[in-house]
Amino acid sequence: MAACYHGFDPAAYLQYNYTAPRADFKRQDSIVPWKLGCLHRAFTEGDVSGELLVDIGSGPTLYQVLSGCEVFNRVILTDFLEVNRQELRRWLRDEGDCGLDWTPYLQHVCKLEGRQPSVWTEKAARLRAVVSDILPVDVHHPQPLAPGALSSVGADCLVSCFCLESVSPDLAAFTRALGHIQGLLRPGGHLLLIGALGESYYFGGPGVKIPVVPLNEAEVCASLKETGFTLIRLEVYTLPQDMRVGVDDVSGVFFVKAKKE
Ligand SMILES: Nc1ncnc2c1ncn2[C@@H]1O[C@@H](CSCCNC[C@@H]2Cc3ccc([N+](=O)[O-])cc3CN2)[C@@H](O)[C@H]1O
Repeated sequence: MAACYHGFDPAAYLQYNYTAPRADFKRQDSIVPWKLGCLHRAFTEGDVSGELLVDIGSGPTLYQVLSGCEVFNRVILTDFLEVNRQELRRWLRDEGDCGLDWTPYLQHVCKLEGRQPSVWTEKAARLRAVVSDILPVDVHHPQPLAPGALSSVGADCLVSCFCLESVSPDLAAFTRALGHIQGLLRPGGHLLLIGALGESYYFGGPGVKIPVVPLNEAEVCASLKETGFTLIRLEVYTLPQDMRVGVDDVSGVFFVKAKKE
């Protein structure tokens, strides 16, 4: 699978998935507002707490930690590819020339929090303040992060979006990878997992077709149970026709909130 990612193009990937129509903040049925709503509820309903949030397979995106950065004082971003880690560093160092303008995302999450969208600069500053590391990760390794990256206690919360199914050749590999990241979490810690349903491929750049293991809800729930998670909530988004834009064959998106037993 690693070879599939040689041509991954962060800028193209961001354009494919994180601009309209998939990221249209004026549309109730757009995918990104749905994802941000799921994450906001999950992080703020009172049971998620602690010091350290780790994002597994961040890719070149930041949306997945825009709510969590208000709850945790330390956030670690991770990805397999240096090109993605560079993209994240560029935004976090405010160096400009980023693949995407995250302002609408920051404004939308401020609105979800009952704040004026104009304070998005405060949220940006908060995120830049709490992200302590951007680390390499390999979910196929029993220890996905380098030794010593986390304390022996583990993370208080994990978030992972569209990663595991996109790097696993089959369901067994997906389940093993889920077990590997489960080991990064302290007992009682939470997992917030977003992923694709029914997806067999996606384009990670022009002509860069990457295989994905197609999942259904039952398989996701079975893998969570098999790897020592208790499911708290599963939400599913079914893509309207005009969200199927030719960059993948995804039919739905799942959101899982689960707890390590
Ligand atoms: N061994 C590894 N361990 C960890 N991460 C690894 C490994 N190998 C590659 N990676 C890392 O994993 C990758 C994460 S990006 C994966 C993209 N997933 C599919 C794509 C995403 C997407 C987005 C939005 C919507 N939607 O409907 O709005 C649908 C879809 C469905 N298509 C990439 O960052 C790579 O760098």
